[in-house]
Amino acid sequence: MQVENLVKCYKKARRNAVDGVSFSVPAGSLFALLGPNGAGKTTVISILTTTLSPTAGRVRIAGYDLETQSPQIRRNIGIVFQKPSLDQNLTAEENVRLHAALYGIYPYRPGFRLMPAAYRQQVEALAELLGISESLFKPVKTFSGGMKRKLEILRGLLHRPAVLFLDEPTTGLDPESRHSLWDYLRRVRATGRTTIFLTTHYLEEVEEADAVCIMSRGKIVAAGTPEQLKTNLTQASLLLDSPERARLRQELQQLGVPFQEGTVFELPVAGPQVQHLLKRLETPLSLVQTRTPSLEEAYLQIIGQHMLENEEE
Ligand SMILES: Nc1ncnc2c1ncn2[C@@H]1O[C@H](COP(=O)(O)OP(=O)(O)OP(=O)(O)O)[C@@H](O)[C@H]1O
Repeated sequence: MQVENLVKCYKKARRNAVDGVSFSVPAGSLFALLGPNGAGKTTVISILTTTLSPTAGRVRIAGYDLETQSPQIRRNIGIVFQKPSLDQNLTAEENVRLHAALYGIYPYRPGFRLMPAAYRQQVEALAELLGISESLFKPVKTFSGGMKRKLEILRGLLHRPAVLFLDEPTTGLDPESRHSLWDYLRRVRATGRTTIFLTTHYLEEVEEADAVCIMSRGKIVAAGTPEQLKTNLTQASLLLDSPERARLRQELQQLGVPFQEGTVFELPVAGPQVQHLLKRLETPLSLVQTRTPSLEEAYLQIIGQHMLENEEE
């Protein structure tokens, strides 16, 4: 997927909701779009899934051009949006069957057993993959939030899309359901070589993404692997403490090592420098801990900086 200079200006809006966004997503990868409320994530995903037309820019998905080949793109993508769209009174399988018929994937038959073998096999395999086999013939209204989300993902995968779009797929799920949904998404990706494009507010979820783009006010303010974002934008540090704090403070000052003193001493020291420093310190220590910043800290730093710059403008 390639996105070049994407712009969206809503009618009567003062500024562009999406303001010149470019990125590319290699086939089979897990790509996460992050950003605070109103950053433009839903607008981007709506354009990529052909439900909203862009003001400007070029987009290619699964080899097709968005401007001239949107029907082909629609056939090659699966979408799971924030708002659930399942019929509560039907069983899980009936929901899937109706969807399959509606989108012309399989002809409709009034019973699972009457459906083509290919449909039955595919639904059973996907239900297995997503861990909802046992509930396939139960009414959706008896499902938990996590199971409903999995069913929507199953439905979105039925036509074997090249790209699966997930708009905040874990919002409203408890930590356990979120965790299990991620396990299943990983399996989906490994089994079908499906590209997964998702938006989320949960930073800890994207640590394993192949690439992350952070948006703020319609622009991409940082991009890279989670590792790159962390190392480029935040620094690992060393935490120290001592029963003799005054002595430690004095010793660090004498050695010329910068530090911040709070509940513990925090020093911008990492890697081989840690041992080097520890060897030189004579003050007895009660705490020695290295700290690697999380992606969440990197994110908050990036967003905070961007907001500040905008206020200055
Ligand atoms: N239909 C619309 N008409 C006018 N402005 C809109 C419309 N939809 C969104 N916007 C504006 O566009 C900007 C981006 O909104 P968008 O919903 O894409 O952000 P988001 O990153 O998805 O936010 P959230 O995390 O809250 O879902 C916001 O300033 C929003 O107010």
